[in-house]
Amino acid sequence: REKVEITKEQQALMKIITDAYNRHQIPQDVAKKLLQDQYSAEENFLLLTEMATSQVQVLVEFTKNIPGFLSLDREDQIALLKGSAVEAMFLRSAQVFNRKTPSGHTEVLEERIRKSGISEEFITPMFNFYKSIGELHMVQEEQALLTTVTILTPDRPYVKDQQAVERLQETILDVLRKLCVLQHPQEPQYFARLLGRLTELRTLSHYHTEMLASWRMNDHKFTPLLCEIWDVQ
Ligand SMILES: CCOC(=O)c1ccc(NC(=O)c2c3c(nn2-c2ccccc2)CCN(S(=O)(=O)c2cccs2)C3)cc1
Repeated sequence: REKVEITKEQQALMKIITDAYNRHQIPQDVAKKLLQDQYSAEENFLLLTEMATSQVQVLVEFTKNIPGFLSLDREDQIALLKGSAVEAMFLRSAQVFNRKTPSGHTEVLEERIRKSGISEEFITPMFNFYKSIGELHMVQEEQALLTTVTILTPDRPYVKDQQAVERLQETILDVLRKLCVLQHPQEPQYFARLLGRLTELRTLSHYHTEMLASWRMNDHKFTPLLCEIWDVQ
């Protein structure tokens, strides 16, 4: 079996990205609100809007810490952020959902999200995705690197210098591949399974676009930042 070794530079790269990823979590008060008292569908929706908005702000801060990201063409930086915002949020959501919250909280969280006015056809694939991510039992470095790989997807709409993005993504993929081999030695296919989730993530983001359209019909309001990043209203 080939000897897999993470180099010093790759170790440093992984630490920068993981620290940046862990620096931001859902503000505790917001997460607690999501777990407390009875809320109406309207209030649940507003909570999710608040959380999703803070997640976008966190995403922008996080990408600044991806080595090489700020050296990309500025318009390409925006294109990558807009193209990956929904996927990054659902990856982050899956991690929040699967975090070992005190027992019973996951069910309450699931209940709140189900009662936030999101149509059933979207709820099912969303929770299937959360559960499929949970089954992977990713370590935090894998979560941070997988989110980075998602952000550095070269074929997002309007990206001009795809090669430059590809070079950055390949650097991250190489570290992630080695980490998977080292963290899951009994599962040689683990890395492939991880990348397979990115395909599931793309499908989910297509559902999301449809979902936004259905909300607009029911006159649901989003924050200016969400409208900007999701190209709505
Ligand atoms: C500061 C760092 O922020 C985080 O870490 C963070 C993590 C997860 C989330 N997630 C969510 O906001 C969220 C959403 C959904 N579920 N869900 C969720 C929350 C917790 C656990 C599991 C899932 C469905 C609908 N969308 S939506 O964007 O389409 C939307 C619908 C209506 C208005 S906005 C949002 C936010 C921040």
